[in-house]
Amino acid sequence: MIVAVSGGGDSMALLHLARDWGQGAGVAVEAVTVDHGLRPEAADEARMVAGVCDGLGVRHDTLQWRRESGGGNLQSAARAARYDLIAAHVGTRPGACIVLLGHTADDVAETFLMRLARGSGVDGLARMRGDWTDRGVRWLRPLLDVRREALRDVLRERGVGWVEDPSNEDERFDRVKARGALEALAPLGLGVERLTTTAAQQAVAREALEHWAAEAAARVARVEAGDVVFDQGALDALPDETRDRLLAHAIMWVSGATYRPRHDALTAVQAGLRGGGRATLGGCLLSARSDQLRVAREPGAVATLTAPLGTAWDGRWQIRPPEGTTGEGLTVRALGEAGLSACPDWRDSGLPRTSLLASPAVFSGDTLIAAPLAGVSEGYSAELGPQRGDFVAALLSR
Ligand SMILES: Nc1ncnc2c1ncn2[C@@H]1O[C@H](COP(=O)(O)OP(=O)(O)OP(=O)(O)O)[C@@H](O)[C@H]1O
Repeated sequence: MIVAVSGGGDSMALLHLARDWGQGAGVAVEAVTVDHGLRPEAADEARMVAGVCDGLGVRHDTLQWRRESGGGNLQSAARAARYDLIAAHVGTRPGACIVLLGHTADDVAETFLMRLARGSGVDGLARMRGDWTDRGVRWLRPLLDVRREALRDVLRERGVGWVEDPSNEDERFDRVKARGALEALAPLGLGVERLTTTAAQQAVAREALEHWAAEAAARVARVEAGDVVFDQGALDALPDETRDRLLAHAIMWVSGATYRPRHDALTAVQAGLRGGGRATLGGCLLSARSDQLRVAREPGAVATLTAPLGTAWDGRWQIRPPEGTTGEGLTVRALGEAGLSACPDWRDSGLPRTSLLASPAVFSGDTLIAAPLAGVSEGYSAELGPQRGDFVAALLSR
């Protein structure tokens, strides 16, 4: 069992509590800190955690993050990298498969208020998960019912210090504003306990909605060459919530996006597609006919994606070369217009032209070698890898 320790009060307390529990239960407890290299003090903080672990007789590792690209949101890139680094580290530690995170009841309540301010529905208001599996690791948040201050008390009693993140006082951050708002709402009886109860109820509601959506998906959707194809009549007959959930899930499942498309964008696209036509959303091309709605990868979104044969293309396609060959030096790209013109029998596939344009194909330089979905297989096969999981099963967040 490995505790993810940032050096803040929550995870430092978790470290001590887990160590005590591990000693009693005979379970080896280790700790890990990610140094994101974003603040000059980060290295010192990691050393501080290492020193505390040393005193406790707990093995500690510091993992270094090197940012590869400069684009996007820095905080979410750092967070995703933290989960990646920790998961990869767990893989190197014999016997370890569980990571503990120090999120508290205060985090749940603050997140609830922040999401409320953004107009979130059931999913966004639901309490964060306490136990889930991702990247081959089981992640646990055992402190979701514990108050931050109670954890500080544990540390004070033991005479242990912790790092106070300076951003915790910075009013520009929504989390700090939410903390202030919670204090102001206390006279109304709207405190951390009440909000965590409501958030827990939303999590139960979300689970039920996911369950019914998965059941509906098995009836109204099928996967065809990586596209999700809905029976339009059956989709329209579903309650709005289930229909939107299925459509949003299809878009995320096909594109690999981690964020759900915005509700108003989803509504606008559906209104625009009534009666037929095409629209793009979230890296997907949605095409409607009277009897079906197809969610496919948008050709433009994958036009410049390249992967060496043998690695996943577009985060989900696995291309296998013919028996006895390695396919070395070959690359996988989207078939595209030029590639498709070299596939005379593509119509026999029964797939729309646009889906084939975005389908994986094997190239040697600019020469098309194989387009398994467009009728030029040459012994190559294209299969969906395990990355996204089964379309229906992936609807369930647990
Ligand atoms: N640099 C780090 N190294 C190791 N663990 C960390 C680090 N930062 C955060 N954690 C772990 O994540 C928990 C939550 O930290 P924090 O609230 O700062 O993260 P977040 O990014 O807001 O949350 P989330 O993990 O939900 O994205 C901490 O209690 C700790 O267990």
